[in-house]
Amino acid sequence: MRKNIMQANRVVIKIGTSSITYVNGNINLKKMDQLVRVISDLQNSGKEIVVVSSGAVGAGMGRIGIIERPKELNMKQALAAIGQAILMELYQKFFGEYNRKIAQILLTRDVFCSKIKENNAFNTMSTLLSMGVIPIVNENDTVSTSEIEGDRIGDNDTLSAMVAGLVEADLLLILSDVEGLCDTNPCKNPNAKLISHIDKLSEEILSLAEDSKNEFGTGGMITKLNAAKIASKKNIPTILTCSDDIQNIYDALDGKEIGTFISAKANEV
Ligand SMILES: Nc1ncnc2c1ncn2[C@@H]1O[C@H](COP(=O)(O)OP(=O)(O)O)[C@@H](O)[C@H]1O
Ligand SMILES: N[C@@H](CCC(=O)OP(=O)(O)O)C(=O)O
Repeated sequence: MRKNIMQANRVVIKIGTSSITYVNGNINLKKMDQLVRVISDLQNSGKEIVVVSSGAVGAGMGRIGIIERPKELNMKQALAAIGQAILMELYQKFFGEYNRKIAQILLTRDVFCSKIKENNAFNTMSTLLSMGVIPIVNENDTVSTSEIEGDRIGDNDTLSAMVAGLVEADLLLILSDVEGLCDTNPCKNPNAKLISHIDKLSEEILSLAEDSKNEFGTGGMITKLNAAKIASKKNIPTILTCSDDIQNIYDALDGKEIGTFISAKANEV
């Protein structure tokens, strides 16, 4: 199953808040630098990469010196506006070291409900990719409405799956702070076992994921499985893996048994 992964040419890589910020909200520069180096190297190898990066709220918190994630929506939106500029500044700097060109794309869910907007987004992304530019996508948190429910800004897992569908990606790679889907939350249970392969996103599998959020990320594991479901509807496989060891990204793209592989048919069987 995984051997086809080596042929994946267009890859959407989603980077969660937990991957690029420390628990105090400050940007993890070492991690970001490593990720950018790997992405630049993958581009050198001929792959087309689209990055979906979270971290705007976390970076905004770090800049303002707020330790606890605020509950108020307007505050989170304001922090995202502050943090998004910081994220892009850092991506420019790190990608610039490898002579890469990047672009910022901010999307909302309604883009995917309008043929005209979707077409515009597709044309922009396609043109950027054809010019060798790496699009860096985040949600436009300032104007997001549909995915803002209760006190939370929408999750980028879902957005990354929609982007994968939009750009007709061959693979969705979701990086997080855990190895992949485990039989129980590994952050709470040290004996949790990794599930390395999912053929079907059954109720049983979905029930393993907790939707609890940590201080900076949102959504938890359930939104990653839902993202895989959306991707599989477009015939795109998903791999969940941990960003702590940067080698995981190479291994995942080499079709090695790393993380959780979710088949492109996981929604059908
Ligand atoms: N069954 C499970 N297997 C793995 N992780 C799980 C599971 N259930 C819940 N989680 C949680 O999902 C979290 C990852 O989601 P999240 O915090 O949103 O990450 P990110 O910021 O990378 O998107 C893990 O830190 C873990 O606490
Ligand atoms: N747009 C928000 C995304 C929040 C989000 O989805 O975070 P995560 O669960 O870490 O991917 C931000 O950049 O902070």
